[in-house]
Amino acid sequence: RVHNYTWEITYQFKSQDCYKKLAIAINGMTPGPVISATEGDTIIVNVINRLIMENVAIHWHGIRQIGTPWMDGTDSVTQCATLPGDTFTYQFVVDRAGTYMYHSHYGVQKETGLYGLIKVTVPPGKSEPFKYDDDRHSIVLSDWYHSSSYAEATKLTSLPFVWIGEPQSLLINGRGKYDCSNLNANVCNATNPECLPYSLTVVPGKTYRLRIGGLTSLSALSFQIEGHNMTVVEADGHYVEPFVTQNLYIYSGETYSVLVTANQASSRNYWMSTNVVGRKPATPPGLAIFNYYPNHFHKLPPTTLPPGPAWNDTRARINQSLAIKARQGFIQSPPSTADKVIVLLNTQNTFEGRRRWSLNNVSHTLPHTPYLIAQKKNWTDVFDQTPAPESYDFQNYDIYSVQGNTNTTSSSSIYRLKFNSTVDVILQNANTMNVNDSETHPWHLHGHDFWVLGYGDGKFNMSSDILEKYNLVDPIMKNTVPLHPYGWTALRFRADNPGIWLFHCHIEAHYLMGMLVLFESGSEMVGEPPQQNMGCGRTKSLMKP
Ligand SMILES: O=C1O[C@H]([C@@H](O)CO)C(O)=C1O
Repeated sequence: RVHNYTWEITYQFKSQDCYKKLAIAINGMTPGPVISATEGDTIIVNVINRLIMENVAIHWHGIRQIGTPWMDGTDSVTQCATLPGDTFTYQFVVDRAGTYMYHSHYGVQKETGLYGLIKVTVPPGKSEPFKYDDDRHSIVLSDWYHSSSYAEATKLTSLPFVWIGEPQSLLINGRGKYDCSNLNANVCNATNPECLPYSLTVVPGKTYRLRIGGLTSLSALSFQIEGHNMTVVEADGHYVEPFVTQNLYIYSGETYSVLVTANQASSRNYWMSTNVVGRKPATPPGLAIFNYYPNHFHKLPPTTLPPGPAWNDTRARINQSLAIKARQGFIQSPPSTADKVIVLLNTQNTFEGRRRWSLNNVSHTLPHTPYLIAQKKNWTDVFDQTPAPESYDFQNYDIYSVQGNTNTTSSSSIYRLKFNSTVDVILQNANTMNVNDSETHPWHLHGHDFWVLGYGDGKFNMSSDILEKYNLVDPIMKNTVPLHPYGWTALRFRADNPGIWLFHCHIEAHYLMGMLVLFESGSEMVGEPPQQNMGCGRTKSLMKP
């Protein structure tokens, strides 16, 4: 089946959390529509950019784009962003059942509401290893800033550098509640129906599959439903060996399916809530209503909101990360060894007066001409041809203290991987430029899934951690994984999808601050760049009149 969509991208004043703000919407909506399809279907989305001030590019996060690298939707990597007035037609196959997402990959548009979920169901005749009564509900978790995206992008990229700070609100399916009490009702109106809390209606006794997407620009979150257990069954399109939790930790770029049974007293409604973890919160929790039929769907629960987990309980979050394993019967075993190991030391630095993020002391700068086009055309001066550094002298690096990192450089260099080779990446965290501070970074890989081999505290130890901490038996496959404070995360993937692919921190501000690398492999097998991917930088020379 082919699903055809036409999306008009427009600016809209929205009161998602009662505060009126300029958002970016798809056909008037933020979050955008859920794309629902069946495994093997083709999705065609005509994206019409009706923003008068800025370009657009949309990334289909978790869709590997096998054989369709030109459709990955990444500005500066696979395409020139689409100009105001222009249309880009994305066409790709959703080749695997699961829960995915889409979002802008241009500027800080993710922060402005340009995102939604992709729900891919199993084809007829194929069964799933768990049962539920209902699969109609999806939940988009996001964070929300009141200041304009232009101001936010400027703060992060110009001098003086200004950190954007914590978001004003957390949204559940695009709805939150800011405290309007001291503000003019034209700006913030607590009775605006646009900010009524999202309400999910359940029938007592039934079991629901909730598909949840982490679409925050900054925050790591915990999600909970008052008085109810959640059984985690899917992560990033892969079946999880089921485990029960009351607090689902979810990092930007991750998707989960959980099963929830409406098995509590049915005479009332319950809170659904989300709160910031991993960073000291300055944002109130996001609220929604878990509505037991036939109670009114906007009747507030009689209870005060139970507190979420402590924001700084790193151990609980690591324990959840470790609990996510491939489901028995669905294990895709990883290759037993890697052909190449890349260690990426994650550091915060000052570079040319701005705060930046670096990998092995290189803070990435994207070229103006997309990599994949430059590579196809052999334009060797578009990006730095020196190979990106595969390691760092991290055995001598003190990850627990503020380091100067004064020899940081900025580069557009890439990692070239032998096609079909097996690659390990060890992400190593460190202290930021603030004392006693190490952050959580959700790392996302485009074009592939990876096996999550392990997590550990402190500095990675090549001789013992591989033997003692790697899980080669039932590792989950994912496309996004957290790197916990002062810890390491190891992953393995096969470079089997021809193209040039981003691997980056999914915190939008960190991406803008250089926290990304690129993996090239088999790009000689990629076809010629389509016209619609061109128009910027050197590609103008290729455009047909
Ligand atoms: O990149 C970041 O910069 C700030 C802070 O470190 C600047 O003081 C912060 O919280 C980040 O995540």
